[in-house]
Amino acid sequence: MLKIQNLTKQFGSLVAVNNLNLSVAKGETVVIMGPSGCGKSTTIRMINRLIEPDRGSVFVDGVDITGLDANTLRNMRKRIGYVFQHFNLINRLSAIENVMLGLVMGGQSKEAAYDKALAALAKVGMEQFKEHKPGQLSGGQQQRVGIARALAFEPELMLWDEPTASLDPMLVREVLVVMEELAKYRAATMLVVTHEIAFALHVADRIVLMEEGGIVESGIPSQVFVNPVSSVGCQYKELIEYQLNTSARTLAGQHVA
Ligand SMILES: Nc1ncnc2c1ncn2[C@@H]1O[C@H](COP(=O)(O)OP(=O)(O)OP(=O)(O)O)[C@@H](O)[C@H]1O
Repeated sequence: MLKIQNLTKQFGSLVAVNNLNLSVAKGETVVIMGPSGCGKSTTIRMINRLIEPDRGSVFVDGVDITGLDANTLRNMRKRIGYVFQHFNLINRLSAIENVMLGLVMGGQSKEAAYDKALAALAKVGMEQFKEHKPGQLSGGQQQRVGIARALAFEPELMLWDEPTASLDPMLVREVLVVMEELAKYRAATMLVVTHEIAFALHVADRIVLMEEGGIVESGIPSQVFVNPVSSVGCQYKELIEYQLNTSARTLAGQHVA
């Protein structure tokens, strides 16, 4: 479904992404993790050319999107859903109007767009809030509208760029539950950048660890987090062990020094 070859991006003298290669099979959920600044967002943004790569190719279903003209790219982007960290909803529009907007701009009738938008809002449990403006919704609800906006196009590939990073911790779960459902039913091929370790452990088919613009490790969660081979993988393993130990000690009623 997705094949990235030798993808490279430099900002001035900083090489943000360096000769990156990655393949994602149809229906697979791949989670990209790594320390802040290692190039995760730059990678995911190059996949639909929100950032233009300096070098390399991005094949979506065999078509190299780096070579496409603006019109063909626009059509290809309809097959790629993108969920941002910041929801980017339009405040003066209702939830359903936000979801409909891209469909109508893409040439669909208002009636068809309304039906698709309503179905997409239902998938994320937000149909009863369809007339609410973003300002009347919690962050988690706004992000679910953002997910519905991507789902309305029935994308074959969904890119998630830290979708829970702007959310209050209490609201993260509701978004992760929606993502987990989508992954479970293999509704789309999913490439997810996130710092949510529990989600990665539980939902990812494969975890890709990045450091300094490159992939340092890739494998199923139990392999990467239990028997890591990279220093980044070892750091995640230690973090998971620390969290488990701290939780266990706290539950056992011991004071955590
Ligand atoms: N437009 C830009 N101009 C200059 N430098 C940039 C730009 N975008 C990203 N960078 C730099 O490129 C590197 C990779 O950034 P990127 O956002 O891809 O990292 P990340 O792994 O997603 O980090 P985080 O987890 O903190 O979001 C960082 O050093 C960042 O400062």
